[in-house]
Amino acid sequence: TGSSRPQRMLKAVQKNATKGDPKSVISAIDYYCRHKEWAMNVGDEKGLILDSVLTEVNPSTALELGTYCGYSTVRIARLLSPGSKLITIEFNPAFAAVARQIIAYAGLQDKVTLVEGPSGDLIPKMKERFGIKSFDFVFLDHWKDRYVPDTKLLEDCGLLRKGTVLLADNVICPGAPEYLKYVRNSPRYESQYYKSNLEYTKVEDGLEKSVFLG
Ligand SMILES: CCCNc1ncnc2c1ncn2[C@@H]1O[C@H](/C=C/CNC(=O)c2cc(-c3ccc(F)cc3)cc(O)c2O)[C@@H](O)[C@H]1O
Ligand SMILES: [Mg+2]
Repeated sequence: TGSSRPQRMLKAVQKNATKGDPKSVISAIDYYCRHKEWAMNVGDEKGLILDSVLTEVNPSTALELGTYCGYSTVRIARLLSPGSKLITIEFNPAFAAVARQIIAYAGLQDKVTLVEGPSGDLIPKMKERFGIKSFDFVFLDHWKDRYVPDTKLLEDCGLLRKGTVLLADNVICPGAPEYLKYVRNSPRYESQYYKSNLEYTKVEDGLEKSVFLG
């Protein structure tokens, strides 16, 4: 059988990026997905919004739901201060295997813990397994109908604190309507929409930033 899209993306990184240089890994993936083969990375346009929110929050502990090939994992980890940690959850072993290699190629493996399995099972284990008290930042980019249940699970597990920032991808395309209703109508969140475009296209999409008020 032939290669998969994630495997071809990894090849593009190994061919065009410089080992240990996260910026070149990000550019290699963006170039490949814009000019060769589209893939569902947050991308360069929404990536700039992710970067600016991250720089503002400067999280010590960050969580990503839905690693896929590790593009946003690299974008987040490259901006973390020394000693800060990113935990990223991915339940597809083939995607996780590619992501590990892309994260390592960027030289960010010491800042990232990739945990394989479904978020619903792993979120309740964050405290006991990784000594997490609470997360400062959460990036939601997994199955869109899982944004609400996993946000509620994070609340119930006491993993959000006053000021925790949730940033959700794709709230317009493919869309996460229940999630927007949830965070925008809840008195426990202060939400803000960042209008942008679907990765590598002119289609509208955006990120929703929601601050947990405790
Ligand atoms: C048990 C399921 C919920 N828990 C989960 N726990 C751990 N990992 C999970 C996961 N759900 C999904 N994943 C993983 O996240 C990733 C899934 C992401 C889903 N994303 C999208 O569907 C998506 C889709 C588009 C898209 C937009 C327009 C279009 F025409 C086609 C696609 C754009 C995006 O930016 C997207 O993020 C995969 O790697 C999957 O294996
Ligand atoms: Mg996405």
